[in-house]
Amino acid sequence: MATPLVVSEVSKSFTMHLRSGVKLPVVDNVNFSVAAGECVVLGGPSGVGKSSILKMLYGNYSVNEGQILITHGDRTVDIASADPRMVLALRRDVIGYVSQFLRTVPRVAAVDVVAEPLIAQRASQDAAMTRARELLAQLNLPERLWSLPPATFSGGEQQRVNIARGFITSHPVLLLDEPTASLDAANRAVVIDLIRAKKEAGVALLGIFHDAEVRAAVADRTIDVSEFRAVGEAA
Ligand SMILES: Nc1ncnc2c1ncn2[C@@H]1O[C@H](COP(=O)(O)OP(=O)(O)OP(=O)(O)O)[C@@H](O)[C@H]1O
Repeated sequence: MATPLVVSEVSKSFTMHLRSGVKLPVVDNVNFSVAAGECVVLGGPSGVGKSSILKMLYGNYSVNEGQILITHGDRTVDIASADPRMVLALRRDVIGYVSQFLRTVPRVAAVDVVAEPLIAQRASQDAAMTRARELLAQLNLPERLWSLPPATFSGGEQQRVNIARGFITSHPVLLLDEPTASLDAANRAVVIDLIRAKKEAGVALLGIFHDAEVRAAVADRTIDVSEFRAVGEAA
């Protein structure tokens, strides 16, 4: 079976266009891969580039050099050079992402926010809604909130909607950017169970977890992103 995610010789710097084009090098020569059923954690000090790596992998940030190879059915696609339509197809079918904060859409009920990625994969409305309710119940979101838009929910409630939305599909690659940051101990334990179930299902997981307990419970391996620290002068 092909490795679901291979990152090869990736470099990234930000160009500050409003600061006379000053370049801020972030990471250089990033190399790693994530196997099916493995949970790899990105570690290292604040500002070293952990979130930037996840954002490049999801196609949110451009890549200056290198390749990010994703297995898509019987093909391998380089998301670093893929066109926007391919990036959207990869997000629908292959690569999921739980961001730190939920991006709320006005007037859309929490249960619909959660069901949406499954419906985008052409699951039936009924099956998607049933699975969305199961996940919201597992994550202890009070049932009275399910039909309300999450914009006014607490930070932890919004994050649980976000997690349910990220975990509802069977994406072969799942990126997690501090999914437990706003959760209490009981809900952190639920997320650990959800991550373990994904590993058993053969999903390749890559995450950032500041909570040492969660990290210890799910990580097969930690990559210290300081290894890829870019050295360079601001130009
Ligand atoms: N969109 C952006 N434009 C300019 N600089 C950015 C941008 N995103 C990130 N950076 C810079 O890149 C560096 C790495 O940031 P990043 O958020 O990837 O670090 P991190 O390791 O995830 O940090 P933390 O653990 O604090 O979340 C930082 O110096 C940050 O200021």
